[in-house]
Amino acid sequence: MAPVLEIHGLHKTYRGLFGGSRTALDGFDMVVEAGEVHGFLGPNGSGKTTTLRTLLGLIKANGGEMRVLGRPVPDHLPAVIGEVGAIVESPQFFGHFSARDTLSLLADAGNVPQTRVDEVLELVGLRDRAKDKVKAYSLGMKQRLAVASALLKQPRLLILDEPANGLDPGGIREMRDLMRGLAAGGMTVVLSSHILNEVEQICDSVTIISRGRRVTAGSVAQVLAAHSTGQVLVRLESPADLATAGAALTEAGGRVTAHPDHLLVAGIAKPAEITRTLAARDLFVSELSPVVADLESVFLQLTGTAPVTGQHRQVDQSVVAPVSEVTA
Ligand SMILES: Nc1ncnc2c1ncn2[C@@H]1O[C@H](COP(=O)(O)OP(=O)(O)OP(=O)(O)O)[C@@H](O)[C@H]1O
Repeated sequence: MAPVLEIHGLHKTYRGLFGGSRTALDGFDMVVEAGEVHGFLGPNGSGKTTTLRTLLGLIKANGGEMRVLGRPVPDHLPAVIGEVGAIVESPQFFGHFSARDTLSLLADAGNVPQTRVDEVLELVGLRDRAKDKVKAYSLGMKQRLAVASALLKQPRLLILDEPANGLDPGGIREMRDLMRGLAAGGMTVVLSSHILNEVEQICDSVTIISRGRRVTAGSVAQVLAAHSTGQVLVRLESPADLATAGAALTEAGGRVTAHPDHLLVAGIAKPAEITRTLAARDLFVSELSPVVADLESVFLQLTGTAPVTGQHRQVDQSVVAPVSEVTA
């Protein structure tokens, strides 16, 4: 099956009013397969919103190719836009309309049956507040209404810029369940987010962008595996023996980093070899576990945005060159 979304070599330069220019996308690539929840991640100003706005025909690219549901866009956007639901910028609603009035109006405008209004209100958890005026809504409730409006036409592709923005922890979990449920029903979901542990739980695959270029992409498992250090964490029954254990493991070919209550060991392929080496010296292991990379550490490493003590990182100080590709 053809990918639901394909972007190749996308370029976008904003021209300033006074002659300057800023390159927001510098040959950006992205591929999203059908039925996935795909995380679109990048530091502030890296080009996520520019990509999504370009895709939806809101701004014009300077170069590159894009396909949505197999059709080249923006040329064929009118043919596919009916199957795409998107919230890219905070949508503005009439404050004195209720959520139901708002959705009802949008349903009429989009030839969507009115029965769908109650379905989406239920889905996003606004059923019991559907008659309240939007101006009395919290940020999270407005966000839910925005998602409801994007779901009205039962899109095949749902694009959400920061869907968890303003949601409370319960709301974030509900949004996660909603996304997973939608994907299980065959919808493809692309979401940009800065909440990386959330992305790790919710997404099948990710693209990370930095300074307008893709720095990695692939399934979450592939991206994490590609950046795992292969280290094993070792704790001993007697922490006083850590120095002796470190020396023994170094002698056995390991690269050992000592910490006050544990060792990190790389370069020894089989964990059983660590146990054997130590047991031969009457040193007994109380914990032996692989050090697994998380999405946050991979993101910070690939985008060069990990905080440095004593420095105030500026928004454009992320990495420039692509660092790695897990999949094309
Ligand atoms: N209308 C515009 N005119 C000039 N420059 C712009 C415009 N919109 C965005 N930019 C610049 O393009 C770059 C990419 O911005 P973009 O909004 O796509 O980033 P982002 O990844 O969505 O950031 P964030 O995570 O902060 O939302 C930034 O340097 C930004 O200043």
